[in-house]
Amino acid sequence: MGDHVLTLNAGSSSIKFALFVVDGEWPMQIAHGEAEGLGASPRFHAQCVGGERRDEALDAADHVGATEAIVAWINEAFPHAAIAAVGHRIVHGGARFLAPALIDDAVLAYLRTLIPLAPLHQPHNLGGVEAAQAAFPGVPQVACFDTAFHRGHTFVNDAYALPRDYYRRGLRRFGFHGLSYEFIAHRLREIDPTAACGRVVVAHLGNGASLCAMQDGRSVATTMGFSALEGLPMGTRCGAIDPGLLLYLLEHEKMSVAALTRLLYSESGLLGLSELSQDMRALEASDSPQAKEAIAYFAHRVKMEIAALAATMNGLDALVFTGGIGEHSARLRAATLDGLGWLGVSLNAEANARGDARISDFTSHVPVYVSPTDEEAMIARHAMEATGLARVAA
Ligand SMILES: Nc1ncnc2c1ncn2[C@@H]1O[C@H](COP(=O)(O)OP(=O)(O)O)[C@@H](O)[C@H]1O
Ligand SMILES: CC(=O)OP(=O)(O)O
Ligand SMILES: [Mg+2]
Repeated sequence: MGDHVLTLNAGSSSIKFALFVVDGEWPMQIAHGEAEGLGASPRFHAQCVGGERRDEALDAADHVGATEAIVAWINEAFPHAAIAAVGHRIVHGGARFLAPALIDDAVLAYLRTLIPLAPLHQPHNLGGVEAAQAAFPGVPQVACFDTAFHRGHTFVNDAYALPRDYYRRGLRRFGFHGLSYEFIAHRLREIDPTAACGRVVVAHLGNGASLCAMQDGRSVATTMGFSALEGLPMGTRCGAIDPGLLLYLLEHEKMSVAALTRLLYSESGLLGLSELSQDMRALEASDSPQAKEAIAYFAHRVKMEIAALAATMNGLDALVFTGGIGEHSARLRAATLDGLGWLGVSLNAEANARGDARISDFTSHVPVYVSPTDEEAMIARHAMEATGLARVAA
């Protein structure tokens, strides 16, 4: 039996991967990389722990070609690695999956029915599964869901105020970024065990962005809903919007469903507001008033939702920033927390500018942390557990 676990995390234009050796409770990462810019100018990056970074143009037209390139690199860099399981980030598990699952034809068929609910992610996630099945015949493939961590919410946090039958049919809030939140829940137990048992808001601010309210390490509410469009504005997604506006566009401007989908998923958010870029680094480097306004808008919405989630839990014991923006943008963190003193949050400007692990000052009732997330480690751990590798290692 092999003792390596490969993880694949496929996004709309990229596939992140990591290779782990089974080693006790948490797997040990020995390499990671990414095929990015798929569909435009594909590039391939990969690095073994402590080794040289490979960075080159990638001759692959799509996600399948990119997965083949990833497998070829692994075979070249680790000719003796025996892959015992492949773990996949699958963004939508629907109402059926409360936990990671071994993938078979029936599971795959169900997950395909969820493609319309996550069109930017789900087709690529499932494409990654098919490519990995072809590359590693007979090796167990494990689906690890973004939605699973949020199952078990109360009715008021799960339902839309539609006739109840819609809820019964599964038209409800699901929430996403669960693998990231689950990792942060584990991490917080090490950073601040007292807060980890309390009421915590975690801000996963990346290209996709959401917040999670956690009590005793479990999700009790989140800003994303039925699809990964709800809640905060994102790189190219609009976030919460008046459904009346959508009806107006469909009915009076005769916008097609395809054009509306493109508008909401790909042309809005930071990109739409700034008329410049979806990338926070580009916005921060720009003097354009629209770029500044897009940043201010994003911070404003994050701040509003932090307060809303704190209200859901009747208070707040800690706040954690993660994701590319949450981890790296001191400016965004400061703008978000500005004025939240009434909630017991007080920022230490120097610690924030340095990007310290704790950025609140000592008078702050609510500690504020910055932590990298690691969806890949969470996927690998789930893959180990689902295939019995974790018990072998223990
Ligand atoms: N140093 C930085 N300062 C500001 N923003 C950053 C920095 N590094 C990364 N980001 C932003 O993080 C976002 C990507 O986050 P990430 O979590 O990597 O995205 P994804 O959802 O694709 O995994 C981009 O908007 C990027 O500009
Ligand atoms: C669900 C989601 O938005 O994921 P990502 O942040 O990877 O786009
Ligand atoms: Mg992400």
